[in-house]
Amino acid sequence: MAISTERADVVVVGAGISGLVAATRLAAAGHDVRVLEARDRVGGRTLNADLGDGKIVEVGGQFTGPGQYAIQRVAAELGVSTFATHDTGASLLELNGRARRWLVGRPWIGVTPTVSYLRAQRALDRMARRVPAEAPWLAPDAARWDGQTLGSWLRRHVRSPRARTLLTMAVRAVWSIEPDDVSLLHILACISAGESLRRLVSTRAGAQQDRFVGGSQRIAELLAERLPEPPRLGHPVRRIVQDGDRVTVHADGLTVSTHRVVVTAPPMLASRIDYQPALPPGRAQLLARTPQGTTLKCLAVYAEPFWRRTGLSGQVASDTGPVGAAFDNSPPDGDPGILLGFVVGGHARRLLDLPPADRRAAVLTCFARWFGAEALTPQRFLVGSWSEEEWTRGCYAGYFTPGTWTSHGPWLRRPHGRIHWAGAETATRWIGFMDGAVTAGERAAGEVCAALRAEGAVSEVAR
Ligand SMILES: Cc1cc2nc3c(=O)[nH]c(=O)nc-3n(C[C@H](O)[C@H](O)[C@H](O)COP(=O)(O)OP(=O)(O)OC[C@H]3O[C@@H](n4cnc5c(N)ncnc54)[C@H](O)[C@@H]3O)c2cc1C
Repeated sequence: MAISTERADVVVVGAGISGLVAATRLAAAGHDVRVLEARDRVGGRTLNADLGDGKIVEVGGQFTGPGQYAIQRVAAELGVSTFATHDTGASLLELNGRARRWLVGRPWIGVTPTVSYLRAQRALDRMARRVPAEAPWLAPDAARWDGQTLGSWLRRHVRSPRARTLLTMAVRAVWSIEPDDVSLLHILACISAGESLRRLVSTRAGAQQDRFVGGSQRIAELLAERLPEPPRLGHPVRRIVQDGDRVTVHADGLTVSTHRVVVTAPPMLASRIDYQPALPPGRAQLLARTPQGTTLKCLAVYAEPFWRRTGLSGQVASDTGPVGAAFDNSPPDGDPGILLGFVVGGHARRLLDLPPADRRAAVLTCFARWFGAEALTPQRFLVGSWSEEEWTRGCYAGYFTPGTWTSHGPWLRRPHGRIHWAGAETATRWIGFMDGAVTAGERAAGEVCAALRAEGAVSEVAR
């Protein structure tokens, strides 16, 4: 492939929400910015699937809710409004293959288990209030909490097996991981950054309350349209070489010489770039110890939302699986009817071993168990299998294994020479969410502007 060479003030690696927010802020400050994106589209972990007739459905990140001021501010600036997630009717709670109607937010699983669940939720929220989300390693009990998994804490402190099951289901739904995968301190940092566990798991008054009209990828597309230089698509960055006062970014088919770089790829992918000089051991180990969750986001499209006829909301929480959480994901006018099933954590790892036809059958069997045989014959069936996406490799986000925050946390946002770090995983509010992607992009853009000002670097535009 022929390699062309360009010059720019700043290179942003990745055209997800974080990279595009960083780039628009840098461009607004007068800097000449190049965004290099591996995929042939913008949006990263946000993706709209076109259903025809002007209708779309979201295959990646989609929900927003109270307290997510940054993504809602950016969306409003771009003219993207929100609408309420369908939340009318009874929801289902399925335990051990038995589904019953329940009031979401009131975990009625018997008196003792309910009390036990609520006590554990309150205890986690109380502990989270002592964790500064911008520096979890400074929490008074950081070493103790980072030295155990959430799973070991649940076994020690939640006596009721049913309550533990419900908490495990919540962890799978919110982080797409199993409680034994993750540091307790990481979960507390995420709760602290997301206000409370109740807020994280809830639809009404919670993180799943609203969706973006036209889909969340629209936000990325509109940000990209605002850039003076459109993102360069299909240019994966392979190597970043710092040499004196310049940095050379080597992508497939394109090399850019620049002053500063912002890397927004999730940790697993940021670790695959070859950095010269090499990353300091602390930063390299941080990246190596940050795996990503496992989710298959499955969407079944029907002529109408038939489950509403029998008074069901379409929302389900299940320990039986493989779908662990379901939603009515129809457009605002309910046409077509769309069921969304999240296959997450261990269930997702097992489903990934099956061929596509078996995955589809397993998911539709869940829908039929809950909503009747009509669910077996959708007009369309779509799957976002994010662990199989070369340029994502798992979702919703990177998470920290035990010991990582306390050993390597301070490296998370510390620049490596002229390289700055953004992406939803580096956020201090709503870690791993679209909201976090925005604030991380803005923070990195601020760092770069300050550095360029301090150096008195002359814009390439001005030359
Ligand atoms: C199925 C799913 C459901 C989710 N649900 C929600 C939700 O309901 N609400 C919510 O707020 N969040 C949700 N999220 C998370 C949310 O989508 C992400 O936090 C957010 O979109 C991350 O944005 P980002 O810019 O930080 O990273 P990304 O979107 O991952 O962008 C990084 C970009 O870098 C590119 N890239 C990677 N490596 C290279 C390289 N070497 N060279 C060039 N480019 C590279 C990638 O292609 C990508 O475009 C969900 C995510 C998924 C996948």
